[in-house]
Amino acid sequence: MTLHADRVSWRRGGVLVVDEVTLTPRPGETVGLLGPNGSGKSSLLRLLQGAARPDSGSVLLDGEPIGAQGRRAVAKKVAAVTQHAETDTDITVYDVVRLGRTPHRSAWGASRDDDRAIRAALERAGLTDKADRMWRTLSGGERQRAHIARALAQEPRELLLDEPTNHLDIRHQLDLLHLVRTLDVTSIVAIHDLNLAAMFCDTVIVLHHGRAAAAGRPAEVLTPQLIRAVYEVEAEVSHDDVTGRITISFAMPSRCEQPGGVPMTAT
Ligand SMILES: Nc1ncnc2c1ncn2[C@@H]1O[C@H](COP(=O)(O)OP(=O)(O)OP(=O)(O)O)[C@@H](O)[C@H]1O
Repeated sequence: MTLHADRVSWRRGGVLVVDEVTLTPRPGETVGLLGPNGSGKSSLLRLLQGAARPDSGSVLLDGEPIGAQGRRAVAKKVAAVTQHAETDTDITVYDVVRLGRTPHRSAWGASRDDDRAIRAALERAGLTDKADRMWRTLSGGERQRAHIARALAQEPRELLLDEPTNHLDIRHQLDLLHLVRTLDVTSIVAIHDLNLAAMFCDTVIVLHHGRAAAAGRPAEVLTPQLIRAVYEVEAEVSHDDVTGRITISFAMPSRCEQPGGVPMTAT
């Protein structure tokens, strides 16, 4: 049994932003949550982590509505890395990652297990050498990795990530998604890069105006027709028969082309 959304809908500011979405990840799989800006990805992740309640439908964790379970009980199983998770306080990277241990803390405070989990999480996120650095001195990408480390220190069974690669250079994007894919957890990852989604996700679900426009294996879902319908972009999709993977290349939008091929210059 895993985290499961059953026909969830949610209105925000009077607008239906998640519309009857069902999501049933298989345990251990990496699910890519795709869709244009404003299509409802972050909203769906909020529902899945129990941070908001759907107006209709249900989010179930181990068969029970997530909203009926205590925050601590949920946090032992589900870790989330949301966008714009910032802190201004003067704490070290180690202490940021240690926050992930909060749901596991007993009344007697920190245990040896906590230190082991924190060190392991720092190692997996490539931040061991920065454990004693002040959080505020980290670069944007390093902060993002520290948030991932915090989520890993939580030792969750389900991992929800909202655009985890958006500040990372290409090597760290590849490393992070490889790490997520190889973890023994069920991951739901909101991501904009369709090629990275195709490389690392077992399945994808594409949201469009809050509705699930398509779901399934990347090679089945990410067709030129779907990309045109959802993103309004022309794309070519090539299939590698050996790896079974797809690569998507995008056409230059006609609005960016100048007659005679003269490049546009800023004025
Ligand atoms: N607090 C809010 N009140 C009202 N509407 C909101 C609120 N937060 C988000 N929305 C709206 O909900 C819709 C879905 O937003 P959401 O952030 O879930 O999209 P998204 O797919 O994650 O977008 P992006 O790719 O730009 O991060 C958008 O139209 C957004 O303007």
